[in-house]
Amino acid sequence: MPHGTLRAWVVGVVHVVQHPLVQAELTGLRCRSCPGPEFRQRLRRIAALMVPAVTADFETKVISCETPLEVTSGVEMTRRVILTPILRAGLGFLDGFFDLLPDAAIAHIGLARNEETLQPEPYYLKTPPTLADSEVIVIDPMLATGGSAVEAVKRLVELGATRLRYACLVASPEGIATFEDAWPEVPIFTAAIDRGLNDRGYILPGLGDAGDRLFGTA
Ligand SMILES: O=P(O)(O)OC[C@H]1O[C@H](OP(=O)(O)OP(=O)(O)O)[C@H](O)[C@@H]1O
Ligand SMILES: O=c1cc[nH]c(=O)[nH]1
Ligand SMILES: [Mg+2]
Repeated sequence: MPHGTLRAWVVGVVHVVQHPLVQAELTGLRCRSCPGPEFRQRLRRIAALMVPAVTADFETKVISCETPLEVTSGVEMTRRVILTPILRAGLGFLDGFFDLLPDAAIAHIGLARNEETLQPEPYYLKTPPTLADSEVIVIDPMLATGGSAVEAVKRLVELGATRLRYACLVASPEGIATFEDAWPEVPIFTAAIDRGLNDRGYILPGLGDAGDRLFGTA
């Protein structure tokens, strides 16, 4: 899948998945008239379309394979994958990743952004025991101030994760800068880099509150 690589203005690298199918789905999903069921389906399709870019450099090993006719060789993934949705909105990204990575284990991280301080408040954490040996992909549609993403990676690193990447749908320049400042070695994959944040920490033009649109809580 073709995707652009945009050098960020701080330290690391941000991969922007520019595939036309992703961009068209994203446009439909941004619209305020997009109803909940369609929003969820579009988000799921975008997530699946992003998987090849997010996993493009995963290590494989050569294995033997017996077809009905003869023995040949092929490959399998070297490491297990752990998908880590940041609750709640990260759940909207999970099924699309799961569709293409069905053997992945799941780590759940519950973080709710305080509407006044914009700081993430942790409320849940459950991870598989294999964090240290796995490819860990943190998923969340929205990278706004960056606080939630920074906190999620911090928790996972404290628990032993060493191979991490972060995938979102829409990122703000402020969120990218904050994340790269904290975790310069963790690559970011996104479908869009939007203009910036408003005074309530919402991404502009963005898509509104992803959790509320996914789960009908507005
Ligand atoms: O980059 P930040 O400024 O931290 O904001 C981004 C976070 O805000 C949203 O979640 P929210 O806290 O609203 O929780 P929800 O998914 O339950 O709605 C979103 O899904 C991110 O997790
Ligand atoms: O624009 C934003 C910012 C944070 N969380 C969202 O769901 N949307
Ligand atoms: Mg929300």
